[in-house]
Amino acid sequence: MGLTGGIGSGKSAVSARLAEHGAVVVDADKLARDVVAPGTPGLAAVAEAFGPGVLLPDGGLDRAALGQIVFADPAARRRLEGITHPLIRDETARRFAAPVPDAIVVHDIPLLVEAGMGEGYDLVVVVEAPRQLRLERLASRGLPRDQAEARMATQADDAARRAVADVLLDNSGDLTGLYAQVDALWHDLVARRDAGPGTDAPL
Ligand SMILES: CC(C)(COP(=O)(O)OP(=O)(O)OC[C@H]1O[C@@H](n2cnc3c(N)ncnc32)[C@H](O)[C@@H]1O)[C@@H](O)C(=O)NCCC(=O)NCCS
Ligand SMILES: Nc1ncnc2c1ncn2[C@@H]1O[C@H](COP(=O)(O)OP(=O)(O)OP(=O)(O)O)[C@@H](O)[C@H]1O
Repeated sequence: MGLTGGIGSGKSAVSARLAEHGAVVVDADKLARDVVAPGTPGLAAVAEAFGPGVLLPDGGLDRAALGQIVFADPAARRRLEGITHPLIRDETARRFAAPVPDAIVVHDIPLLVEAGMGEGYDLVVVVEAPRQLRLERLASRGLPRDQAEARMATQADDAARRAVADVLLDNSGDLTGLYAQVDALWHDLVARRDAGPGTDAPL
């Protein structure tokens, strides 16, 4: 299953709840961090492309500095994605090559729609919340409004995400309301799995 949504929509909250139920979560944001961890070829390639200004004194990646650059400059963002996306794809394939019997695997991918990956999943789940609420939630997570808006401007809009969605989760209320929808989704995912391959169990 593919899970996506705009920045601050609540993907992490949804995938954490699904993981509590027993889903195997493949988190693209986490993989994106792992491929540029200290000592990796990914970090070396990013430093080569963007210069020493994107490194912290300890040699690790200065994510805030790199974020300021790439979300203000589409060419720089494409250059970064040109380095990280193939590494993320390879790392996903390496870690999740062996299928786990009966596992329900959730691919949490912020850029699923932007990358045209909607066709690659048996089911696409999109989590949505109003823009203003997302900005407020991101601010309380420490991401300034102007930076959150800059990221939103580079991402697909709600209409484009809805166009590929099989299931929409509404995160305009509290977490209890979100979890109730996720729990119902989990129930359906289990039913689909238990119906076996080839059967298109209704959701
Ligand atoms: C620019 C970086 C260093 C900023 O790091 P930071 O810790 O501030 O943000 P983090 O990685 O936690 O991402 C938070 C959110 O930003 C948004 N975002 C991240 N990268 C992108 C991007 N290339 N395009 C649009 N939105 C993005 C997503 O909604 C994501 O969930 C980092 O986002 C990055 O390396 N991005 C390139 C890799 C990538 O495309 N990741 C997205 C998942 S594949
Ligand atoms: N229903 C909710 N009520 C209150 N706060 C929420 C709710 N859903 C999510 N949040 C908070 O809003 C912030 C954004 O949510 P979350 O991190 O799950 O979004 P995300 O889609 O994973 O964002 P990103 O694109 O940055 O990875 C988090 O701090 C989260 O705790």
